[in-house]
Amino acid sequence: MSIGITNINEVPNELAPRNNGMPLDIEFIRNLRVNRSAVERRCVTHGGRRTVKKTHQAAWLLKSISCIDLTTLSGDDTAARVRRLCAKARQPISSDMVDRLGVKSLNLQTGAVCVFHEMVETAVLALKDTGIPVAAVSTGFPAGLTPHRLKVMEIEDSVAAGAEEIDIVISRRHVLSADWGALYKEMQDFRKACGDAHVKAILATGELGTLSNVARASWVCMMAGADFIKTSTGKESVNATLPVTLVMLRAIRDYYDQTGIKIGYKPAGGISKAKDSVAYLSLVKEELGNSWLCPDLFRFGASSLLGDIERQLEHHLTGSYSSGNRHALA
Ligand SMILES: O=C[C@H](O)COP(=O)(O)O
Repeated sequence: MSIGITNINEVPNELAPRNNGMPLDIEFIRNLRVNRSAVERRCVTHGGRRTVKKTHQAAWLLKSISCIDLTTLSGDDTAARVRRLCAKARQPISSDMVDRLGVKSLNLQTGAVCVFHEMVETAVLALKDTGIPVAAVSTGFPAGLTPHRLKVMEIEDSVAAGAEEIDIVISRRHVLSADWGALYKEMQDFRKACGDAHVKAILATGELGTLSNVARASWVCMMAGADFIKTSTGKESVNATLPVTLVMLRAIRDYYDQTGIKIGYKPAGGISKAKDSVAYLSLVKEELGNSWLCPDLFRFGASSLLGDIERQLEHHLTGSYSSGNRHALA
């Protein structure tokens, strides 16, 4: 059976220019406002309206897999666990399932593997010759309360160890005290320390108080050169949500309208159901269009999403669900 997808690994944006940022416009940032009830109304019906079935559902789920930053960020991480995760990133679903879906030619892989600095070298070695980048969380992840000088050094160390993507956490206090200049400078320093590595700015939206602050922090980070904006560390009490996603996607859309530069988006934290991944992808499609639905511009930060996607694909093929532990990760 073929489910008729040919563009999972297509990279239409690979020649697109990188975001070099722009001068900080503090008046513009101060004047940004988000109407929370309008955002919530737009999101509340989104999942229900966008139910996809059968081969279309399988196609969206394969797209989801190709956009996962397969993540382990635990205090008890070991090299063995990271190597298992990397093996999963190289071959996210069984070869039998690949054959039955008729998608061998896609060379399905996850978007990246995301780990703490101490695990970067292990992951880089395990992913050698696959083209799968290693992302390192950095800058005192998750709270971001280590000294700035050490944050910059941490980025430089992870880049030297082979990380091609750096997921930095912003200082939430700069947002909560409306110190936009400090946030802009911090982000500029992080971007500079990354060099050629792409930088994802984690806003920790669950700690920013308001959706207006989410919009303001998104804009300041983009103005300072972020390649991606990311919702959460996965360690806040509230992580990725659809309303926060809508606000961040609209900031990305407006930044693109002003600059012609496409910023990537990464919802992260608590996304563990295949159905939820489709809701996020379809919101991106509606707000930004198909060109954003590729690993260059969209990622899920997720540690357990892949297992549920495998279960749903198995259901698609066999009509029955396997138990969750058959698709355990790490
Ligand atoms: O950036 C990725 C997140 O830490 C993953 O969160 P999760 O474990 O809730 O999927």
